[in-house]
Amino acid sequence: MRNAHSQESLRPALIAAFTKLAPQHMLRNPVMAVVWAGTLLAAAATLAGLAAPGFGMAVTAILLITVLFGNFAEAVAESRGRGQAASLRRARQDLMARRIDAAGGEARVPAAELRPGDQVLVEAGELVPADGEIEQGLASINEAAVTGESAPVLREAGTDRSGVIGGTLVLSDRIVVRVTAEPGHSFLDRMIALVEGSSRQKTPNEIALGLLLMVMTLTFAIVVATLPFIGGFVGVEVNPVLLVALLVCLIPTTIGGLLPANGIAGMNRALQANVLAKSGKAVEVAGDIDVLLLDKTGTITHGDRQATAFHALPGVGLPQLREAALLASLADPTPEGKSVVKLAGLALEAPAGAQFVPFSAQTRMSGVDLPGGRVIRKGALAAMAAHVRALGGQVPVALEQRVADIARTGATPLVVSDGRQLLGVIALSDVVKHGIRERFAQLRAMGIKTVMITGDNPLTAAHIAAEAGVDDYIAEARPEDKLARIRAEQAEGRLVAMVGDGTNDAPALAQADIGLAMNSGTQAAKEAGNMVDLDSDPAKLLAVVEIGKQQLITRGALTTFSLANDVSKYFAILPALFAVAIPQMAALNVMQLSSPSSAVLSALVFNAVIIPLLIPLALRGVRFRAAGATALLRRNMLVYGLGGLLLPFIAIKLIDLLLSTLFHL
Ligand SMILES: Nc1ncnc2c1ncn2[C@@H]1O[C@H](COP(=O)(O)OP(=O)(O)OP(=O)(O)O)[C@@H](O)[C@H]1O
Ligand SMILES: [K+]
Ligand SMILES: [Mg+2]
Repeated sequence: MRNAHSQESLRPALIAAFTKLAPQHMLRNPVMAVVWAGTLLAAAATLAGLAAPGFGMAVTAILLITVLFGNFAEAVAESRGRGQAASLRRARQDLMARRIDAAGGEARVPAAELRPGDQVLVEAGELVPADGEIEQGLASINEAAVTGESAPVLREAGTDRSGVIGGTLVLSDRIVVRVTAEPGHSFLDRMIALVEGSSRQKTPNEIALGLLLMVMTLTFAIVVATLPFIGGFVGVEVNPVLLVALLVCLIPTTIGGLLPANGIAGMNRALQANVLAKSGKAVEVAGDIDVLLLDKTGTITHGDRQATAFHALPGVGLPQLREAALLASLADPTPEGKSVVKLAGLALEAPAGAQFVPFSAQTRMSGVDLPGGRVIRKGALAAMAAHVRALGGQVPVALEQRVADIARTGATPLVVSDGRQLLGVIALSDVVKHGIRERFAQLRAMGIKTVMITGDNPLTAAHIAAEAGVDDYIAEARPEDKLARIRAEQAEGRLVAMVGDGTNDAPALAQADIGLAMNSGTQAAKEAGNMVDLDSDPAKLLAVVEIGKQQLITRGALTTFSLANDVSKYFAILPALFAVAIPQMAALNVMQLSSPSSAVLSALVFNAVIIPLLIPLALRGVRFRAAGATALLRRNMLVYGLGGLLLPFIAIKLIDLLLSTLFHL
């Protein structure tokens, strides 16, 4: 999307600004609804001759423009999303699929007819017809159509990188994909609906602020409504058009007009970072994250663990270890298993009747049962020790030492057994991702604690944790341990993010406040999380946190600014209200505006034009630096609070000068 994203023309947004004047739309935004009602009231009062015609018409026009500006801001934000949605959609139009039928034959069907569970064949040069998971084979795939990134990625059956997206191009080889999404309900379809706003829900933070703005608006409405009575006591008749003008200046129209645009922009910014968020709430929660949990393999490291050496125990021949390791790996589809086969370098077929035992994160072992009762296993030391002891074997001290030596280098030791005899260790090497240390340092600067949680042994974990620079680590963790750790952090009131790609990460991804699944990951992981990173980059969480923080900070800045400049407008307009009847009010006329009508009109003009002027800020967000929340808050209060107080004085004075010279007000 980064590349496909184009600058939309503003015409549709201008038209939408008018269609959004419909009452059912306006009522969703109480602040602007009051301005809209004020417009009609001012028009009626002018027609009824309650105000000077020229002045009344001018006020009415400026109020209408204020409402239109608010609508325009929202429409611009929506049109940006629509542009992105359109480029996503283009990627998945009119695809044909090669569906495999029960008899093993193949039929060409439109992709729209595919159902979950269908198997499709995709070969080099063809587009993947639907979201799914590779069942057989491996392929390099160009995902540029959805991610904007044209470097090919490798996807493979039986790994944590088996997920494929509809609309992406297979560059090499041939894969069988099991379709996982109903037509029109793929993750991207849901995302398109979200960015188009059709299913956008306000975030809790947005709802709370909206409520506050409504209460303020109501309070000011009551205050302004009582003014005629107070005026009555002192013998001043207050013009209804002036009252409407005063009310509109007092209520928080700037933030009221920009809040919807700001809300939509948050989701769109996430999408621009190639992150599909299932809700705007998820994006904002990301801004408050305290703890980040990451798995090790494939997240902190490249995840392509390769067997690099066999270490036979004293009294065991190297060929014996190599043969057992190979037999235990012949049917192991994981990168680890395949690399063992490669390293063994033996031409050996699996004997007839062999029963393969696949690897699971629960057992931390894999292997084979051969006819005649021969049981060969490979796996983590703790699991293998328990396995061998259960068969009546023993765990030699030399093994533990060898395992520790390998682990201390950051490699993963896989222990191999044949029956109840332990033969030796395979060393699996993995590489920590480049630049990940700097990313963790940045997260720390934002006050986020990083915890690596891995199924690997404590020594390997400690080494990788130190190399990657995480704050804490948990080793020998099973999926339920990941879940338990998240629950424990949450019970202490912390907001937890989790990054993962495997099916065994799914429960944790679902439990975490932010579950960021890798797009390359399994469908289960992607379904469980509330965000998917199209680039499959675990460090992307950093960008997500930034977007979330920026979203909250921008909203705060706009609110501060809006409230501050309402105070200033009040001082511009109040003297005008009473100037004629109570000459002493002139003392309040600090701004020395040329006339009461010019003062009112200048304040209203400023009140209106500030909305479109701030649209870029509402959409792009205030500049963000990695710093503690308090420092940022203090800085923003100063810039947007003080700025919000001072700017109107200068701007209104200038507008007043302009109006008085042009129209001799
Ligand atoms: N194919 C395999 N066959 C046998 N044992 C394996 C295999 N793959 C991994 N193991 C062992 O199981 C342990 C746990 O693996 P698992 O994939 O759950 O965790 P991990 O990949 O090390 O950590 P992470 O949770 O960070 O991905 C590994 O540390 C290794 O000792
Ligand atoms: K206002
Ligand atoms: Mg793993």
